[in-house]
Amino acid sequence: MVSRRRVLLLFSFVSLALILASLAVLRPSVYRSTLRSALSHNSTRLKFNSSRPISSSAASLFNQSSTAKMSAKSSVESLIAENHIAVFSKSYCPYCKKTKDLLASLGEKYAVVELDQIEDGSDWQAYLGDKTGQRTVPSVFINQQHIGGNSDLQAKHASGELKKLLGAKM
Ligand SMILES: N[C@@H](CCC(=O)N[C@@H](CS)C(=O)NCC(=O)O)C(=O)O
Repeated sequence: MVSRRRVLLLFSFVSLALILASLAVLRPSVYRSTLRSALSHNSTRLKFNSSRPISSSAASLFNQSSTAKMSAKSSVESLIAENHIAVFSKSYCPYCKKTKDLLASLGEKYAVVELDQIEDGSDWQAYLGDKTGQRTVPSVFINQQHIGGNSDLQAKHASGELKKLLGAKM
């Protein structure tokens, strides 16, 4: 009886000792690796470490902005696809006015979007910049071809090339 109790006691001690030993061995290594990664990715880890609300709201912000970009892309593309002439403009822009005046003086109908007057105009402009490499307005398309800005349009008018482009309705 006594010896069985001793064995049980010994077993408990050994188990306790094993648990304590594994805590002592494992914990520092967990801390060490956390510390290492915290040091190596300082700024990003700080964002993630400041927990879920930030990362989930960042994710939803990302989704919103990528949705806005997708819809800007499809709006820009359909305006270009559906119109012989498409002008992306800003209402206060003097170069845009020159472009619109020239097209009107040639008796041309054109589709125009004033990017400063629509809600997601900056997304449209960003998409146009990515698509064409031109980040300014006006941005002019004829027959789905990017012509450029006002100076490009005026140059094509002066050279006679614009008439050819306008004649070739697709
Ligand atoms: N050389 C260009 C000049 C165009 C330009 O400077 N546009 C200004 C507005 S008047 C612009 O886009 N600024 C930047 C912006 O509005 O984001 C052209 O002939 O089209």
